[in-house]
Amino acid sequence: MSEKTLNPFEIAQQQVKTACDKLGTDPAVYEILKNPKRVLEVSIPVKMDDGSTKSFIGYRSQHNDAVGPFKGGIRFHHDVTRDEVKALSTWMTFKCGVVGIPYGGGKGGITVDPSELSKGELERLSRGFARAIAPIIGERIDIPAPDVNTNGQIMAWFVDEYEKTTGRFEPGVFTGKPVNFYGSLGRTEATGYGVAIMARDAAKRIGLPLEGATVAIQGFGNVGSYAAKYMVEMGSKITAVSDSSACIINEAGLDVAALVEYVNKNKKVKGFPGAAKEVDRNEVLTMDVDILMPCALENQITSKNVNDIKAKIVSEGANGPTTPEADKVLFSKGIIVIPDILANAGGVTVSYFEWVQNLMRYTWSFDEVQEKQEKLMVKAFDDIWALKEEHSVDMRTAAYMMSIKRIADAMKLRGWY
Ligand SMILES: NC(=O)C1=CN([C@@H]2O[C@H](COP(=O)(O)OP(=O)(O)OC[C@H]3O[C@@H](n4cnc5c(N)ncnc54)[C@H](OP(=O)(O)O)[C@@H]3O)[C@@H](O)[C@H]2O)C=CC1
Ligand SMILES: O=C(O)CCC(=O)C(=O)O
Repeated sequence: MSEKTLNPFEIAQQQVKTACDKLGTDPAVYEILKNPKRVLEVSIPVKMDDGSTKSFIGYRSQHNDAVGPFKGGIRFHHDVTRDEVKALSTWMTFKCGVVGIPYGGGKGGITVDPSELSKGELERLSRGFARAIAPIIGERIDIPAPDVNTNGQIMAWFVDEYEKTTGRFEPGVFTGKPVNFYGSLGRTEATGYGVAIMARDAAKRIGLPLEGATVAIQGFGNVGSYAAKYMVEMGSKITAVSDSSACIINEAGLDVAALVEYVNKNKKVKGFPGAAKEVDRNEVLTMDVDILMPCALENQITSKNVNDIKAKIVSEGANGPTTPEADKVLFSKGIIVIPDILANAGGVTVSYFEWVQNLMRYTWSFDEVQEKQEKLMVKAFDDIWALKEEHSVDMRTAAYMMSIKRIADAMKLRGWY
């Protein structure tokens, strides 16, 4: 595949194929895993505030459910495509396999720029999407969650609309809900926390002290902002942060709490008074830092900029931020890439805990949740590190190898091949 297309679904297929070949799996395994089991495309008509009706296209892709119900977020973004959602659902299957939670992969999205909608329009769109996908989801079938530009409020609307549509009380059908509406303590922080602790463990392996280590973060939404918070708690300095407006820099370390407050109010990092300098948003990736955390979108580290990456560790908060061509270069330069399916698995891990709490009608404390998350992720990190050493492969290939084995075993036992 040429990097020219940068089609995330072709990239996901290539990653799965590489690991299947390395493991020497039965050809049936790749044959089953190369495509999602089902993709639903829906058109959602929404009454706009000006009285007109506009319809939006949405998708839910269900990749594989050999291990358990489909699981994965819903993205609201103007660049959402069918292939992007298919790729994201594929990555979810392997992510759940990496941390060993009893789910398969799913993902959804709507092609929309939510910043152009009023609150009422956003609610009507969210409810319309929940009605449209209701026939194929369920607490024990497919459990969506938040992703880019979706949040706890949207999950609450989804649950309410789903319950009205089906006539069933079923709060566990979505995760990432507000804590006072069947959500779990620790879910909001979970993905960023995981990205940070995976960077911590990689730093330990290569003898990089976290105290004073410099960090650049692309994307300052849910994942990027919590990754920043936890890196600061571990003694590191966040010297560069970007979003779609700009990249802000302060070599002495940005004040993360003040930046969070600023972004909550102004919706962007541009203009943050605590920055010493502002540059083009893409420069964040090539900063001279110890640790780089891409926490925005796919296809950010490519053959075009990979030779300029200076970080020693890349902890992938985003899904699919590195292309396979760039991966090869990073590996040859000895840069440790903690792959998305491990680094950002904290989100789905705590979604799993939320779902378990919903099914039990019981709640755990914040510390209990974080402790359980850390235990699962650290074990996955250690197992993948050992596999990477044994097979002399990068961490991504090792993570896929470990995960594919689990999924292939379940498919075999089910008699799918
Ligand atoms: N939320 C979760 O639990 C999980 C999320 N992920 C992945 O993490 C990534 C981020 O998700 P999340 O934090 O939830 O999403 P949010 O919507 O909360 O934040 C996305 C951030 O990315 C920024 N961004 C968008 N485009 C660019 C760009 N071209 N350059 C720099 N920054 C950009 C946005 O800036 P702006 O607002 O200016 O557009 C925003 O700061 C996604 O890849 C998602 O799939 C993975 C696992 C779980
Ligand atoms: O919390 C979840 O279920 C899924 C989160 C997600 O979409 C992801 O990990 O990419």
